[in-house]
Amino acid sequence: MIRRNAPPGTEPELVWNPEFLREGSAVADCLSPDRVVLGLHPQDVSSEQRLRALYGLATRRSFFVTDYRTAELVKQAANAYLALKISYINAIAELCEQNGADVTMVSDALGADPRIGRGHLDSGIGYGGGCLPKDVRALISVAHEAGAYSLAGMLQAAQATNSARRDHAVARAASVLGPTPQGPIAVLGIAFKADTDDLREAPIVDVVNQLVDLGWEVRVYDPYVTAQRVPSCRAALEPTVSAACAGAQLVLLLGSHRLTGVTPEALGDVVGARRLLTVASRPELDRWRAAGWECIILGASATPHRTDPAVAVPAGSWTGRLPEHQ
Ligand SMILES: NC(=O)c1ccc[n+]([C@@H]2O[C@H](COP(=O)([O-])OP(=O)(O)OC[C@H]3O[C@@H](n4cnc5c(N)ncnc54)[C@H](O)[C@@H]3O)[C@@H](O)[C@H]2O)c1
Ligand SMILES: O=c1ccn([C@@H]2O[C@H](COP(=O)(O)OP(=O)(O)O[C@H]3O[C@H](CO)[C@@H](O)[C@H](O)[C@H]3O)[C@@H](O)[C@H]2O)c(=O)[nH]1
Repeated sequence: MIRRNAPPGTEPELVWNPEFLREGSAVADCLSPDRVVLGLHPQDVSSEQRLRALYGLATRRSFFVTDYRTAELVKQAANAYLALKISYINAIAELCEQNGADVTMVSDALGADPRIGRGHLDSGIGYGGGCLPKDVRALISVAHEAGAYSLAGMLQAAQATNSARRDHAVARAASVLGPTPQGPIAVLGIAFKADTDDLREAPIVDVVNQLVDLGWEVRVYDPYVTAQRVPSCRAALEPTVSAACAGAQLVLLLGSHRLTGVTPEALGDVVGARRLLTVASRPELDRWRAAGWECIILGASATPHRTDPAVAVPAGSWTGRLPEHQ
């Protein structure tokens, strides 16, 4: 297709240059990539020099120059590895919830080992978005076609863990509220992660839909999603946190979304019950507890762990941000 559409007399060269940028930090990731991967045709001698010049990183960054197939596999393997890492910590979170260990402490201590690294070790309700789920599916399919069944099996296990997290969040909410739907549930943040309005394969949307199917009235607020209705979401979106939380019997804060300007104290005055279901990776829960909230945490021990002073959020400056996003 590229050849067909090229201006007459020119011979296009195809270079495979996967991107590793993340939504929410796309510009910084683009301008300062960890590595640049180029998949080239074996006879292509000039593209590498031109791309090195384009990136302006000829000597400062890792350049990996390879064939098309390997370049694409680097991209898929990177996203699949991130999905495996998230699923691994979520599987550990499942164990923590059973035996009383603290998954956040496990993440922090594991992540202090440079061979493991702290990135993508926040337990929660699983990965979503336009990239990780799709690339995991793609690699499973490629692995099956190639007969690489170990890889396919490993990734299928991660998929199963990932969807189980959503079901688990719904089950915990139902166990807190009892079987008969009564007052409304407020859900704060539904985009697939903080600092974006992207709802593609957003895990929290799935949780919302399951709760609606169980008969609960669910009210949603997201600081970035301003539409009143989102086709994939069976609950209406409210324009403010207060509107979503008015009379709520349970507040769900299942991602790392920023709720700047909101305090647990002020929110406590509008809800029907000061009850929060959240993920272990939010550092500011002491603040909620101090404001009289019962905090039910997916994957954490019932006893709150000692807060590291380096990550403690001083009273009055609560932003709902994770340290890595500050
Ligand atoms: N979103 C990210 O952060 C990110 C980061 C790195 C790489 N990528 C990769 O970039 C690619 C695009 O991602 P995105 O997030 O921009 O997705 P997107 O869905 O926002 O954009 C894809 C675009 O391609 C168009 N399109 C789809 N099928 C087409 C077809 N057959 N012919 C012509 N146009 C078609 C769609 O209409 C849409 O405009 C994906 O392969 C993704 O893995 C995305
Ligand atoms: O510790 C973590 C980190 C992330 N997530 C979730 O994982 C998903 C993906 O997060 P992230 O990787 O930050 O988002 P993306 O913007 O989708 O970026 C991924 O997908 C891009 C598109 O392929 C790649 O370029 C990036 O390198 C890769 O990180 C989101 O639902 C997050 O909430 C967790 O549950 N725990």
